[in-house]
Amino acid sequence: MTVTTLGPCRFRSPRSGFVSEEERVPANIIRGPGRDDDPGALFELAGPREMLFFDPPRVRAGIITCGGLCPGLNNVIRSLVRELHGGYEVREVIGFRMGYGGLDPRNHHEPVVLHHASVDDIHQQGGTILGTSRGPVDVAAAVDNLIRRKIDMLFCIGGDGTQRGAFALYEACKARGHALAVVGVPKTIDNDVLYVDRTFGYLTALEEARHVIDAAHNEARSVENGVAVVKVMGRHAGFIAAGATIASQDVNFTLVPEVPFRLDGEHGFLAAVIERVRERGHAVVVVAEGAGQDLFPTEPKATDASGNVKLKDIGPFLAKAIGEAFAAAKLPLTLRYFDPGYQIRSRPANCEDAVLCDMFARQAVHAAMAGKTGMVVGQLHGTFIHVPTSLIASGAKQLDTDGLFWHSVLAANQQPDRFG
Ligand SMILES: Nc1ncnc2c1ncn2[C@@H]1O[C@H](COP(=O)(O)OP(=O)(O)OP(=O)(O)O)[C@@H](O)[C@H]1O
Ligand SMILES: O=P(O)(O)OC[C@H]1O[C@](O)(CO)[C@@H](O)[C@@H]1O
Ligand SMILES: [Mg+2]
Repeated sequence: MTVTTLGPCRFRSPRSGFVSEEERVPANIIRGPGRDDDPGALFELAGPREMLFFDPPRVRAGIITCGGLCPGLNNVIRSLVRELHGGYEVREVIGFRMGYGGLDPRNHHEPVVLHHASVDDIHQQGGTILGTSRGPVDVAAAVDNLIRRKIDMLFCIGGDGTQRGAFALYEACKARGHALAVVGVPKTIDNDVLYVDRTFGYLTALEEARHVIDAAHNEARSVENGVAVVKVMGRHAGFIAAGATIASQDVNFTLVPEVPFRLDGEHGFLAAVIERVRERGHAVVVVAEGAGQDLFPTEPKATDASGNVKLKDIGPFLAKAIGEAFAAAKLPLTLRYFDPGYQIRSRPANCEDAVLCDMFARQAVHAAMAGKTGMVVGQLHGTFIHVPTSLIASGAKQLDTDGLFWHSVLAANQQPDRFG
């Protein structure tokens, strides 16, 4: 599985510790009885190349952040700038402002020149110093701008939408005969990117979610019949809800998009909450924002500026349903509702995410210098790889409900496999 390269590599790299173009990382590594020996896709190994497509001192690089916030965005920006300037001594690094909208000069978001010193302490801040946005961009205008500014490589830090946008830019540049290396750094606290073991920001999100769950637990168990509902992010995947449940060990119910559930009936979710409160006096519920969407009436779905379906708000819906169920059962209830989504994703990266951000960013620079394009830096089995953007954008990762991780959730919260 080779990614596209802009052309022959004629320039010697100033870096060291080179990896070979022939080294590959298999998608499947488990062998044994009942296992297929097929290694699956073989990905290029990420890392510095001895020969480069670009002549470093002539390079102009661009960086952009798009989509929602995620802990570690500034760490990635910083390490990109430091690797480009410090590792390769490139000519110029430009930060495009306010997401893809900033590529179109008509939007008047003047780009900033990023120096070694100007990114000095940005990794200590949450958010993104470049700004971000959702919504379409005029690709032709964006490419005109990139060509006019003589940008050789563009680092696109963002989720699935950003990588699809990056691919559109790459294809448009190719059609215009402009050799642009478009390299993606996958971002999302949801951890739902294919061919990426763990996206940066995810562990910080777990840490923050766990603090909120601690508070929720304290609130619930300090009153009579206390029920705390905590809604966390996770549009299509329940990795944050599941991971925070395992980390906390104080959650009693974990609802995720991958496992549909029924509210009513003898084996429904509401009966289980009532039973738990009758027995133990309190309950903590963690719900991913994408869970239970089938419980809402189907109507024309609204979308955000980028075309993402706007989810129905499952948190207050559940809280209301719990309130009604307790009233019908004539049980007193003290309900506490927590929605810490933006509080979580705007935090600075924790230590493990900071390490991951640095690693992703530096591999992205090595790839771009070697002229790799239309690709995203991925990570499988702890090893950094090059993944064609088309593959990353072809789907999303979800919890394996037969896997160890989800089984640990069920072991920690003791909830049944299914409600209803
Ligand atoms: N198919 C596409 N072609 C071109 N641009 C796209 C495409 N899909 C999304 N984009 C653009 O990519 C940018 C980011 O997309 P989006 O808002 O969906 O966030 P994301 O990168 O998926 O991150 P998040 O995980 O926060 O949702 C937006 O400006 C959007 O218009
Ligand atoms: O930034 P917005 O538009 O509120 O979108 C929130 C979404 O962004 C994410 O944080 C992904 O970046 C999702 O978890 C969440 O559904
Ligand atoms: Mg997305």
